[in-house]
Amino acid sequence: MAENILEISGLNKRYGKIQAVNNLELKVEKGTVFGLLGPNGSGKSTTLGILLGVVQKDSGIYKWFGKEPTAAQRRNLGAILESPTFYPYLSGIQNLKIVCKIKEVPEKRILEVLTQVGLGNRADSPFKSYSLGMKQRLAIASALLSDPEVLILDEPTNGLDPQGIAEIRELIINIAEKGKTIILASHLLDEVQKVCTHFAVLKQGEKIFQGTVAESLMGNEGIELMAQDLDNLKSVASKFPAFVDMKLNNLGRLEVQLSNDTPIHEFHQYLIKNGIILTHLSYINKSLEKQFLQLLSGNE
Ligand SMILES: Nc1ncnc2c1ncn2[C@@H]1O[C@H](COP(=O)(O)OP(=O)(O)OP(=O)(O)O)[C@@H](O)[C@H]1O
Repeated sequence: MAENILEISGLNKRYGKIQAVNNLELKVEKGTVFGLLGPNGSGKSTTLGILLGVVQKDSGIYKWFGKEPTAAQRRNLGAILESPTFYPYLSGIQNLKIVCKIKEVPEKRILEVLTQVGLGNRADSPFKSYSLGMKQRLAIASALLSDPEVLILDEPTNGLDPQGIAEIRELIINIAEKGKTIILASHLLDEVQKVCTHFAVLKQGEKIFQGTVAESLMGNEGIELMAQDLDNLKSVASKFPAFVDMKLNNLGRLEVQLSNDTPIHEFHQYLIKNGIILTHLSYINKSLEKQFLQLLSGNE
């Protein structure tokens, strides 16, 4: 059975009238990239703050590595909760030396972590000369200095340009491949879909869904077809017994919906039997976005 790196049970936090975290139950397995997904104000940062011991919970329990939280254990968690502050006139290396002193970790890992985040060749440049993406990568390097088992990131791509976003996402995947567990809060579905293996959806502090990204994307919402004789394809497809609906999409391809659980090969065989030669056939995959919006709207 997979080992749980984090278990949360009945966690609550209230700010005045706002229930920021509402009876939260969550388990995070070792080695996963776990996305905490939810719109602004859904309680992601508060939850991470509690888990890192910087926000006081009202009630409930959480266990890191199967044990009640302790300060020593938190050293095994590398976290970036807010935009990190580094000294602008000091280089990447010099800034990380300061972090090493604060965290009481040896300086020997500095070059290793800078290389890991792709800053090896900019290690001696002043922090102020870094792009936003490089600054965020330095923050990740800083969190990796103590070689923590878990990396916790709150909105890691906020404010970055598309290239910076792609670089950070690739870096997160690389770090996960090296065996670390990553917990990432994001309001971006796209981010969770591209980076995470597992995710939970929060709404007003409450968990309304938890599952794997792969399973959530499984299944299809129809098929996209193209044939040289499109009119004939339309006419034949509409007579298939399990046919439900069809429409032309913006690529000029025919999107066909069949009744649930219809094996696609049966439909394909039927088309061939009726003289249709397809030049294109693909599944229309479920998008996490559609499901996320459905989840959020269905839990008013
Ligand atoms: N220190 C605080 N004092 C009062 N209310 C707070 C405080 N921190 C958070 N809240 C409120 O708690 C709720 C959850 O906020 P939180 O920051 O955890 O959500 P979030 O999902 O991380 O959203 P965002 O991405 O906008 O930070 C919000 O309604 C927020 O206004």
